[in-house]
Amino acid sequence: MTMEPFGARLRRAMDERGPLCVGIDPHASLLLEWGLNDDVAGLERFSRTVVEAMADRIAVLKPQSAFFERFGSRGIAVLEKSVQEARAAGALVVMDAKRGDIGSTMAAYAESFLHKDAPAFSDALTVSPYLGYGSLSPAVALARESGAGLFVLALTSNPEGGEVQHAVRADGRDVGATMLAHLAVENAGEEPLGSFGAVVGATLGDLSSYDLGINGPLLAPGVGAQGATPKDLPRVFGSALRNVVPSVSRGVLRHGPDVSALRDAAERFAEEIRVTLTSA
Ligand SMILES: O=C(O)c1cc(=O)[nH]c(=O)n1[C@@H]1O[C@H](COP(=O)(O)O)[C@@H](O)[C@H]1O
Repeated sequence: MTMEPFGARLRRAMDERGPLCVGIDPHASLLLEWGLNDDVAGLERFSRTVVEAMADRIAVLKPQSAFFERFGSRGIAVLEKSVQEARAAGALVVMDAKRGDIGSTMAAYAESFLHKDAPAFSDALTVSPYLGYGSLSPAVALARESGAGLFVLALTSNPEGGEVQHAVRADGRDVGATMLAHLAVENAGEEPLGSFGAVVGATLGDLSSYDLGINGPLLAPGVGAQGATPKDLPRVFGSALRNVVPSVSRGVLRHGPDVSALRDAAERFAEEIRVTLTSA
């Protein structure tokens, strides 16, 4: 049986749970702050605690693959288990692995995370389009087949991103805007929401010169540790606000390891987002 498309599942999760993504980023420094060792056992405890605290109430969890890969195959086993447990508890999982390669290799990356039988099968995957948007087409095809989604790096939250993403093409459009335009084509006609999202940093200030109306979700990292707040979202996203999934990692995780303190921290962000959305 094919799964309902990611965009529809995400819209429902955002309506029911509120639009918030919490990142699972087991930085070495956070493991130590939580009183854990910077080893596989510490990684496992950290990850399990975040899943236990969040997966039954937060719309999206986003494990950052790098922090698991750091520990080799045993770290990847922890990642797989975390993805499976988070999904079983009702969260949508966006695997933050930022994959991007020539098309035939991209197909293998896509199979690692978007094939329904993959151990780390995730509801969506972050991908880099900077080998050309067309290089992502195997991932787009497999995501469609599996009922999964993609988040394509369009306008990233980091200050260095502009060097590539603001570069102006011969047609006068910049590279970031070009990626958004590709996604709008991908999502055309999809209801209630397309499955092919863009990553657009919450840190970027006024983006009114961009057409963010891609009929797909906009994953907005940068809230919390990178300085953006929920109150910034209307100015950054304008009329696309309803499709924004603000994403926080350290801003929530630094409140651990206590499960209720983690939940309270996430709830404060969720509440601030709710207030911002209703007053926008
Ligand atoms: O794709 C991402 O999630 C991402 C894109 C981006 O433009 N900026 C960005 O910070 N991220 C990720 O979002 C998380 C941000 O973490 P915090 O700064 O701790 O909230 C990290 O896992 C980053 O890799």
